[in-house]
Amino acid sequence: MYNHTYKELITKLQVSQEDVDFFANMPFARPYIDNTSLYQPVPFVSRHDKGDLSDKFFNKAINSHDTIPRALAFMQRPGSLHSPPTDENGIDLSQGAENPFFITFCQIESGVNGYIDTAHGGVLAALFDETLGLCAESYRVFVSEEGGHLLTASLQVSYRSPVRTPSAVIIKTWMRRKEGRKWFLEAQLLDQDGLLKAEAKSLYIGLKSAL
Ligand SMILES: CCCCCCCCCCCC(=O)SCCNC(=O)CCNC(=O)[C@H](O)C(C)(C)COP(=O)(O)OP(=O)(O)OC[C@H]1O[C@@H](n2cnc3c(N)ncnc32)[C@H](O)[C@@H]1OP(=O)(O)O
Repeated sequence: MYNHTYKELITKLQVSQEDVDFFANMPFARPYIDNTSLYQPVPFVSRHDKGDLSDKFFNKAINSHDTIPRALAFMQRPGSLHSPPTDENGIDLSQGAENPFFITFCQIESGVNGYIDTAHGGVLAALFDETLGLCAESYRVFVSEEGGHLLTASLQVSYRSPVRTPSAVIIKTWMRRKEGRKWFLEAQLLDQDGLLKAEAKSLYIGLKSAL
């Protein structure tokens, strides 16, 4: 699967200052980059080359000047919300589109087009799968502190409006609920003006044993 754990990677890898500076110039991203923000930048681990054959789609195929040249991820700072309401599995029920646990900004260029000046829906689905997966992994490692690996069992995407290229988008992801090995998450993708472009629901399943 991977030669490293998610915790090792997110601790060791660096957030690109160039990516921070790039999005800091955009009004819709600036509140999250502000030092007083409830969010902290974290490495988008799948964008990094780990010297093996993992994550090639995200760190190579769609990591170029004409595909997705910039991506910047944020996680809620631990303890940023005191005693949030939780369900019987300890899942923070205050999470949602207004309070997402994990956020990603992406600059999307014409190299991912389907129709003219429009991002291909499959690329958006891949972005949802990856960012929802990172949200689940981050929640697993930093909040619920469980071991194991999560795999996508299902992903349902609703496309609400075309995503134009080039453009910058925000993908908000959050935990909805957890039932044993089943992790249910949700996401929204919005443009710089806050218009909803696509939504997703996903199910990740914790493996019984490592691959
Ligand atoms: C280090 C850096 C990392 C950081 C990187 C993190 C980001 C990664 C994001 C990308 C991840 C991917 O794309 S992964 C690649 C795409 N996905 C895959 O290749 C997965 C292929 N599928 C599988 O391997 C398998 O089906 C699994 C592991 C998902 C589930 O198999 P299993 O473990 O045997 O589980 P199983 O007993 O069948 O089912 C357990 C429970 O889940 C339910 N269930 C199973 N599948 C489904 C389903 N599709 N839709 C609804 N429900 C389902 C069952 O009904 C059951 O419910 P109940 O009876 O218990 O109620």
